[in-house]
Amino acid sequence: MRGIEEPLAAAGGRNPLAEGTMKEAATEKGEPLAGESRSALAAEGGKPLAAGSRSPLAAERGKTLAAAIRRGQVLSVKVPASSANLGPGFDSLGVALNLYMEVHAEISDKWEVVPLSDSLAGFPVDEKNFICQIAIQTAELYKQAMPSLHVSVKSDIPLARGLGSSAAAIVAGVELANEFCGLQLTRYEKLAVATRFEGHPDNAGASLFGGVVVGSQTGDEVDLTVLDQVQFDPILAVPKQELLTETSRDVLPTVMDYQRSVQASAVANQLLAALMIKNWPLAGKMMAADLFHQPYRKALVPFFEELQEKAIQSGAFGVALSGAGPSILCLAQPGRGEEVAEKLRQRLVGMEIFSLKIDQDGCRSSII
Ligand SMILES: Nc1ncnc2c1ncn2[C@@H]1O[C@H](COP(=O)(O)OP(=O)(O)O)[C@@H](O)[C@H]1O
Ligand SMILES: N[C@@H](CCOP(=O)(O)O)C(=O)O
Repeated sequence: MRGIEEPLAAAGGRNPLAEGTMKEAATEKGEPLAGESRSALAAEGGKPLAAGSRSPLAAERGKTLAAAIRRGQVLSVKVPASSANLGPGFDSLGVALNLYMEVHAEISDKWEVVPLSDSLAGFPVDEKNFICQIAIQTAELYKQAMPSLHVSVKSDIPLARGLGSSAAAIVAGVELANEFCGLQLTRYEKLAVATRFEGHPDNAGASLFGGVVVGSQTGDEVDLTVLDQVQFDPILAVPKQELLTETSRDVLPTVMDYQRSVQASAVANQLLAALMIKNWPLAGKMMAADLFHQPYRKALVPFFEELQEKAIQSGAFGVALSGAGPSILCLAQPGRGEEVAEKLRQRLVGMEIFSLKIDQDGCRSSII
């Protein structure tokens, strides 16, 4: 997570204001962004494409909220957790998981946050709360005033464990601003804003769109592809101790040798290709061959190699740090996740093992 006090302009991502007024942003709704094929979109009639970028039209289908939410109406926002990187896809690959953060919010005379999960008990209960700050700053970005809200939050997502809790909170905050200020942002616009706060599009992309995603930032642009054809069963080994993403990014090098970068990129490409053609052994090999971050972060996660061995013995085809760690993501062939998780539970002590599914829908909101 990027510090929220940092100016947004300093971060990467597509600048929503640079593109024009709020009105223009709203009329752009449903338009493919740079890098996506308009002709493919037309040919598919707005359906999600089998391979390649998901059409914004399809992504937005089902949205029922028209304008800003009124006093007395309660907005419900449900955001999935995510696991980033999948090994070599550093700051780019992500997968949405069926663990959720749920926010209910309505207009109130003052900001008030009610934590409904024990893990959230220590956070500010007023507008200083991270989710509220994101909502306020998103509204400011679009030159709108965010109304004060009564917000209740519950979450199954372990905090600071590499499961994208900060990205889920950011996505929820952006959604609050979108709905209570009537911003009418497309999912791609929400991604650009969320990426500015988070600093990388992998977790936010997965939380917003669901599925397995490939995100990239090129200058001001944030592009995202949802890979519907990539399927696997994710198993997460979650230790008791926290590791802040910021701490885990501090151990990474600031520059990387050219040859090593070429190799690191090839490994990431090969992982995606292997996942797409279901070559599980090759996918597992590439997850372990990451050069971007795991070699530097292993020292922060001393149980990583032992767990890697036990997960493979238990039937997983691949193992990687989940996001910045310390949780470990183990991948099993579709349908084999529960069996692998059960074997891992017998072999490991002191860690919680979650047998999960890929969340295919991403963030959803409705008036309840
Ligand atoms: N629901 C939430 N409410 C307030 N702050 C949150 C919430 N979820 C996450 N955060 C903030 O994000 C931090 C964890 O972010 P980070 O270090 O990026 O780890 P991760 O995203 O892997 O869980 C928490 O310590 C907290 O400051
Ligand atoms: N690409 C980022 C992902 C951080 O994910 P998180 O779940 O640990 O916040 C990184 O590897 O730093």
